[in-house]
Amino acid sequence: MSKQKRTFRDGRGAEGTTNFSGQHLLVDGAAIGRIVALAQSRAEGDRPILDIGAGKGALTVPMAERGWRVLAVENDPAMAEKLRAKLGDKPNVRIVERNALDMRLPREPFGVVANIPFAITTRLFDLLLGTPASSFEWGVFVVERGAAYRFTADPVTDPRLLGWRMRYDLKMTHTISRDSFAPRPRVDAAVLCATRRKRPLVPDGGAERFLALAAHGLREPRLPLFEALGDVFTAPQLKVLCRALGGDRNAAIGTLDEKRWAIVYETMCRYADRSRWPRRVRRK
Ligand SMILES: C[S@@+](CC[C@H](N)C(=O)[O-])C[C@H]1O[C@@H](n2cnc3c(N)ncnc32)[C@H](O)[C@@H]1O
Repeated sequence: MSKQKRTFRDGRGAEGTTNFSGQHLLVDGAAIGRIVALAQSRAEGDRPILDIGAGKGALTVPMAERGWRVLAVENDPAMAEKLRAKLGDKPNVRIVERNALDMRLPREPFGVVANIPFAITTRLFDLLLGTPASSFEWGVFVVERGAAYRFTADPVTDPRLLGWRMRYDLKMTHTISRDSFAPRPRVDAAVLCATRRKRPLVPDGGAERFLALAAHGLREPRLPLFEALGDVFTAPQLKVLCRALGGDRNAAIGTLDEKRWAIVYETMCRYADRSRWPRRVRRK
């Protein structure tokens, strides 16, 4: 079997061969410094910080040197071995050799600083930001630039994204050129910061119900409000809702921001008959 084929099948993505598991390592000291500085202002006391997809430790090492409690998650045994060798026996770092999507997240509040494999971005965000029970507090993420734009776009018309943003504030701080990585990815990257809102715009207990409402309402984002939600609210209830939203009933539902969606949700819980609440969406 050729080296390339072997790499593809065993998932190692070793240097110099096909890179299918997103092993684009950060090699630009200035870019790394800027990410760690963003984390510095968020790191609190002894709270754990996860480096998801730690690779050879471009981010884990400087964080470890600052004395932060780091959980370095890496599913490639070869990478994890290199990281172990580099770190020696630093008591403030634990290397977790496993798939980040299957791992048990800390119960205590935690942060994430990570240059994540682009291929798992959405699933990882869903795990961290989309799970109501998650103790995830803040994150500084290197993601594909396109994903950073999508995740921070206003207004938001993707129900899953909207669900994350009801609980977390998402901001893109800067872009990173593809030249800052080795091997070079096909696209540029960006840094996205996530911060848990002091108060979620929808209570955690209502997250699934909200997701069902958002998925239903946004099935066609160009629909006027009264039409998109016409089967959830009665005509008089829609009047109350439109007044609360301070807008016109013909406005496209896709133009609502997070605060207005919170009003839609509250109004549904308060006035709409339960039999008309959209059914919960099954999680993938
Ligand atoms: C983009 S690289 C970042 C490496 C390092 N943090 C850096 O910035 O140089 C992503 C890393 O995540 C690892 N990885 C890919 N999928 C993973 C998964 N599901 N769970 C944990 N690690 C994963 C890859 O092996 C790779 O080392």
